[in-house]
Amino acid sequence: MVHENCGVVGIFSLDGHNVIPFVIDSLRALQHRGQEAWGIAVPGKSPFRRLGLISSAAAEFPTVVKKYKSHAAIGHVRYSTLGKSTLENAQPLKVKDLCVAHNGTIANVEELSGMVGGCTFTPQTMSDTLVAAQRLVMHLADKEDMAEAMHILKGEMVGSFCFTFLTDGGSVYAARDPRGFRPLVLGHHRETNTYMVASESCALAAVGAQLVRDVEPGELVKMSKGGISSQQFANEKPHAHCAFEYTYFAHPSSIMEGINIYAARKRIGQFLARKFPITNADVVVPVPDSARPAALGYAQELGLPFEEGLLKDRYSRKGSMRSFIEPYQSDRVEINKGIIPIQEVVEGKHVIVVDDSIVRGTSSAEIIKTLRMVGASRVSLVVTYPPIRYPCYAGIDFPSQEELVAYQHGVTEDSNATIGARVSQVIGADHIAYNDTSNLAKAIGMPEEELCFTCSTGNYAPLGIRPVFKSRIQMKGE
Ligand SMILES: O=P(O)(O)OC[C@H]1O[C@H](OP(=O)(O)OP(=O)(O)O)[C@H](O)[C@@H]1O
Ligand SMILES: NC(=O)CC[C@H](N)C(=O)O
Ligand code: SF4
Ligand SMILES: [Mg+2]
Repeated sequence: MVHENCGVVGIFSLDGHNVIPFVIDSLRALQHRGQEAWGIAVPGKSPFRRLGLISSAAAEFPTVVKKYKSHAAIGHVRYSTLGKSTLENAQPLKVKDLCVAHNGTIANVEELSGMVGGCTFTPQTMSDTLVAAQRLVMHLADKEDMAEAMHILKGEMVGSFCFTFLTDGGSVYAARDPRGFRPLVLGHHRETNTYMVASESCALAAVGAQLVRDVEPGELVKMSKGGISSQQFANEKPHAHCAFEYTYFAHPSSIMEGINIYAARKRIGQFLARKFPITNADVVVPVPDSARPAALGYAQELGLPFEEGLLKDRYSRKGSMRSFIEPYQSDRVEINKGIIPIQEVVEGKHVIVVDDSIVRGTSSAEIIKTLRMVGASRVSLVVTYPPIRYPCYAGIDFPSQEELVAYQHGVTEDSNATIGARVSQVIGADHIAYNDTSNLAKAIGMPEEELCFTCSTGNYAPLGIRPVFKSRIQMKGE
């Protein structure tokens, strides 16, 4: 499906402990945010970077822990949005004496590259992160102050960012964009007096650190020998927290803006059951894995049986991975083909399938085919995210309209019911019930105006642009 979000961490131990084991464990806890590449940076060295899952490099961990021993480090798991999925584009990147890890997308990267002497961005040769890092280093050479440099840089960029930075001098910084599109939290590990920032609180929990708070939109946090300090480099309202994090991207155990993701997803299912009560069905089945809490909430609210009628194939090469964040369609299809139905649960039944999103439609088309093959008599699809009809330029990898199934079959219609009827023909469902933005915001527990819903509404005000949409090949070079 669409690719989205990387994961970042930044760690500093005030008591001088080697933080590399923490970096590895926290990145593993963020693996759901990026499966393509990962890396670690410590002061004074070239970053360590590898392609693939962190677990694939387990044999190297003991050497990495010794060789990169440091009380200050940053780390990254990558889900590519701009720039090919190559080792060269893996992060952290190093420009002069600054290492950078980035979650987000700099949508005006071509324009920004024009401000960096001798740099012409093409998705084949570099990532948006590299261009932003080069521009930041230019501002730092001029201003010598990170908050001032970030203030100028954010004014030049369109898009989203949660950055972690590491200087060769040994300071760790974290910066979150002023709208707060992507998540970022601050934590503390008492026993080792270690501060850390991470994309999600599940990364803190993985190393036994406590969640202190969210990093504020527009905030710059500095961790160094002198302790921890914070400055606002920008203030913008309203915030635009990505609603897609709450339905799909984030880990269920994480807490974002004070909201636990599992509880939010269950509530989303309950609210959907009140909006679309399909009471004549026999069973509610989640699309594994991210829709499971929502399906449970839906079933409980209506008193319908909840069953695991579809299982991800944990034992095949790619079976347990996320399909949407894979960079290539063939891998997305392979992962979804690996979803195994339990015939006894669905045969001869009217099945309500709950999923969190239909983006390209890869997943739902495969799953409905599978359910029909094992004898489901009727398939109603309940979707926790509203129809996605507009490209995301803020960190999720659907940069063109052409790849969005709801655009291809309904962009001129403004009613979710009409789009549902059209998309159900394409993916082979008997019925699709799509959520709407207001119901979703209420279930998440946040004011609608504080959430980003651009990919559903086409309102690009949070990014301050009126884009002219381009094709995927123009955007990504692929
Ligand atoms: O319409 P599509 O383009 O197929 O994208 C949407 C699907 O992809 C995601 O699942 P994914 O396989 O990434 O993993 P998960 O649910 O196991 O986290 C999401 O939960 C939907 O099922
Ligand atoms: N998903 C992300 O946040 C990606 C970060 C950056 N845009 C890259 O492609 O490497
Ligand atoms: S456009 Fe959609 S996917 Fe992108 S940040 Fe906004 S809500 Fe998230
Ligand atoms: Mg899924």
